[in-house]
Amino acid sequence: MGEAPMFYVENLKDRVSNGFNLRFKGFETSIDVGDKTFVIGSNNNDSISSIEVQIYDKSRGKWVIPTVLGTEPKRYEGHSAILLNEDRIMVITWGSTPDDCIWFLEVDTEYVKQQKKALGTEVIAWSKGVRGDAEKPVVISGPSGVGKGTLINMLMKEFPTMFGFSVSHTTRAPRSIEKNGVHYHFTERSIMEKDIKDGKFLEFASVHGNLYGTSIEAVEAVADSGKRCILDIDVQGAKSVRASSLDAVFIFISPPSMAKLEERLHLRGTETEEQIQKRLRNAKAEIEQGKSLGIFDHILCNDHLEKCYDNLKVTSLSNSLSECISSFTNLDFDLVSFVFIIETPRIRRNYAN
Ligand SMILES: Nc1nc2c(ncn2[C@@H]2O[C@H](COP(=O)(O)OP(=O)(O)O)[C@@H](O)[C@H]2O)c(=O)[nH]1
Ligand SMILES: Nc1ncnc2c1ncn2[C@@H]1O[C@H](COP(=O)(O)OP(=O)(O)O)[C@@H](O)[C@H]1O
Repeated sequence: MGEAPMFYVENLKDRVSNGFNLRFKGFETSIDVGDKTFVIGSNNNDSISSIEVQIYDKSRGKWVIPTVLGTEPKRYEGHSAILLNEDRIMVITWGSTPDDCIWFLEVDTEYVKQQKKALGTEVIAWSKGVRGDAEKPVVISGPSGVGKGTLINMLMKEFPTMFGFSVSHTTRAPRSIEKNGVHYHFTERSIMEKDIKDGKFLEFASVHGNLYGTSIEAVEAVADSGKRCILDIDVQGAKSVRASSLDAVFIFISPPSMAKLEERLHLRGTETEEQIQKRLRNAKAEIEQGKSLGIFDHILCNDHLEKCYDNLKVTSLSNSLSECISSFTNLDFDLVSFVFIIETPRIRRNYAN
């Protein structure tokens, strides 16, 4: 099994003549990205310590302490680090469990660039790597009443250890059978708007007069459990996710006819007549967009439920781990030990747009 090379910071210390004292007392590595050097180290004297990052800006000859986003590795005894794709550093921590030893430090990704702009500081973002066969998230969209929830429930029931549902936030009122934290996180509009402003949401949209959104935490909770994330989001949300760096499978569920859709909404009986009519009006635009925008990898007609479910299984289970692994093939060290590691899926809305 190969191990990632260790980079020592001693040379950097020698190079620095402005008298800045590196705060690290334990392990240190340094990695150059453009005109910046990222020094990753432990920040106290304990044998098991937490991680800290300082940046040396070579063009300005200055040290910077960045704003840290995401969950950082907590307790570890040392680490190795290697640059991937010129925009993120893979950190392998020592003395951690196999499930907790791979971390990604984003230093120059689109997300980090946006956050730098928004916050006006240097920014780094941590995310945890996932071991195992977690694969691409599955985004499922379609008009209200088409059967998305029914199909997702079937998938989760048949494959409980494989799929995990991304629990969205919404400002709409709960239906009688819906549980807070299970079907949705039901929330106040003002709170959700503030959380969106604070960058806690990967995507959000106004649907049928209410606000809906996927929080970063919801997706990372599924990824951290080693499961494949299923997102039930509208076409606008799917468009945002498609424009992000998240590599997902996009599936649109269409009804056999508008009459059947209306019948299903009436039979479900969870909305008033007025709400049903609003959903049907919106459905027309959604179906048109779903079929024409080129967002979706698969469009499945939910006429006969079992048949549609079989098609859903084929489309959502077919993408293989090898596609995910291919992104690591540009590494110049022994890949064998990393073939079952993929990055925590993060999806982020491009706030600049
Ligand atoms: N963009 C976005 N849409 C969501 C999210 N959660 C749910 N939706 C969509 O909001 C719409 C309304 O959902 P809901 O109120 O549960 O009604 P239903 O579709 O009739 O079951 C559906 O199209 C969902 O796919 C989310 O987090 N983001
Ligand atoms: N293929 C189907 N044939 C008939 N009824 C269906 C089919 N798929 C789903 N339904 C029913 O249609 C209603 C709406 O389904 P639901 O899963 O709540 O839709 P969505 O989540 O897309 O709003 C439910 O009462 C469900 O039992």
